Amino acid sequence: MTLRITATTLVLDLEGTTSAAGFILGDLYDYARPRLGAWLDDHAADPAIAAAREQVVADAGLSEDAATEQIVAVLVRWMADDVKATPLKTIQGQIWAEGFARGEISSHFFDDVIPRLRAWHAAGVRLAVFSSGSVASQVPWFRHSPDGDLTPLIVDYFDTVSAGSKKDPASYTAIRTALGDDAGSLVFFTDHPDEVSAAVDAGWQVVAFSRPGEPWFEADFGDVPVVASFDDVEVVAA
Ligand SMILES: CSCCC(=O)C(=O)COP(=O)(O)O
Ligand SMILES: [Mg+2]
Repeated sequence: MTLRITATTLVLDLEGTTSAAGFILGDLYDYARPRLGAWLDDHAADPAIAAAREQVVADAGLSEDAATEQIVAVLVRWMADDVKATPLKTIQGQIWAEGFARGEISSHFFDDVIPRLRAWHAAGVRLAVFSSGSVASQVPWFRHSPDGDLTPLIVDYFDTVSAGSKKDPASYTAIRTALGDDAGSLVFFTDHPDEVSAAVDAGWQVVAFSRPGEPWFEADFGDVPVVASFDDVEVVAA
């Protein structure tokens, strides 16, 4: 049975919802991993990279004069565990943005996603993104899709720097304020149970995605509707 949702704006999680975790943890992580050290050294004067480096040092309990190899070892460990640490996402995001611009990587979307995004956009539903991946990587992710440039479909992008943790209800309130919507007219699509809870606590509508093969398949999503595909949902513009 199709789930019918009325919303002004649909906010999208990426990994596990629009896109396969295996692709991100495979192709994208494989692209970033060997480039981490050189990126840190070559962009040491970039305030975002300097701040990310400091944060890694603090979070991992390294000494302030830690060598680049020590920082990289922490980042690689976090990547192996898919830790959604903001400094890791900042560094990865810059590396991926360059990879997308050079045509060396492109994005992945499940087959059911892009046709639905196009249809809902055409029907007047606003589309936005809230992902742990940095905005610097979200934009080229949508620009370099297998079905062409999807950025004209997206009104805004949010990450853990601009909005805050995806597990904190306050982040959803910050996004609601930025989008200028009522909480109840927003819907969040996500695969992560903690993100479901946080968005529900902020008063949002939520649809949980339980896709076979994804990390949170058949997790406990509480009382929200659970689907396996965008084809299971009809979003109607409020
Ligand atoms: C924009 S592509 C990279 C996405 C990424 O790094 C990530 O961690 C996605 O996690 P989420 O489930 O928050 O979309
Ligand atoms: Mg996700």
